[in-house]
Amino acid sequence: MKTGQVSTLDMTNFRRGSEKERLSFANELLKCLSTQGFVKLVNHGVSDQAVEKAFEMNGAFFKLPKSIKEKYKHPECANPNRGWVAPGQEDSSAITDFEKGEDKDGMSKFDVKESFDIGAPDDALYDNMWPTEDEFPGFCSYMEIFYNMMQDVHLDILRALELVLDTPETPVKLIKQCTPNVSEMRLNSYPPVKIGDLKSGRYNRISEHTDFGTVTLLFQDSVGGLEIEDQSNMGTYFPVECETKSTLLVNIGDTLQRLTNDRLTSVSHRVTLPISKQDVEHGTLEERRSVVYFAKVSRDQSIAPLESFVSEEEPAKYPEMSAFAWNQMKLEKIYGVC
Ligand SMILES: O=C(O)CCC(=O)C(=O)O
Ligand SMILES: [Fe+2]
Repeated sequence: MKTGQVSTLDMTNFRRGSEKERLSFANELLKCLSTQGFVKLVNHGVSDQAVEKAFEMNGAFFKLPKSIKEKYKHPECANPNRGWVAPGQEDSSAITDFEKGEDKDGMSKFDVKESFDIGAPDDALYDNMWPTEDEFPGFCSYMEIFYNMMQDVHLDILRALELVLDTPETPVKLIKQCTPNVSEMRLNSYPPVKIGDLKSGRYNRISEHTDFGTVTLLFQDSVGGLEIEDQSNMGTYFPVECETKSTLLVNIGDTLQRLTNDRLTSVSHRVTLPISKQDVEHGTLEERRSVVYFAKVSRDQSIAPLESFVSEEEPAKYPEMSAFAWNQMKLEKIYGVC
């Protein structure tokens, strides 16, 4: 397997720097995202303690008795995309290469993963499904705070992108398109799994897929197994590990690919056997956790390519479509239609 690299950028200069420093960060960010589709950020504004607490909440939620988790179960179809997703309930292999026009019906893999999906605290369409305070004290209040911290990072990333993508004639109004906020946050827990099962090809922690939104912000623990598609050698994947739990991994989602008419492209990724275990035949792989923020454009906004990315030489590659319709299409592939 080829081992590629994802660059790390320090956000201090964007958050506190001069105009010149902000511009320099924004240019670097655009360069990394255009070439690799992924970048690691440090000093992004979410403290180590805040991230640690989100991981603690993740651990405690999935340890709740099944009878409690069942009360807040994600429906067996796309909407509302909220609550506890049981192992195997989501079929991420159904969207492998979906954005490249491929349809994988009938080739499902079992995702050895459980998740908990959370929407905006003030979302007008769907309510969150929080366990009661008796069942899990402090969970709802902390996760709402954490959700807002993640949105602040999302907005900073959009501010940086606007700074380098805007022209006076054709401003890129990404932040406006993301208001009101309908981003979704997800706690992922990958239970211990037999190494042989992962090697058999019938099971995965999460199959190859691209995310649907603008960007995805991801914190992962140190177990490993996350791999991304090498943009200079498509079809091959390389592992991405983070130096610390609070290093933030950012990747482009389908929506930004569409809005920028492929100036930025969403990159396929998966979670599988960590590279350190590739030569091991037997035994069990330890559990793994991640905390993910899927930043999204508001539901009624168009995700057709923006004016500034369309020209005679570069005609629009994607049709008119609302952010809601795109999101819905992918969710229905994963969960089924109600
Ligand atoms: O757990 C991870 O590291 C990746 C999760 C992921 O790709 C997703 O939930 O979309
Ligand atoms: Fe993903």
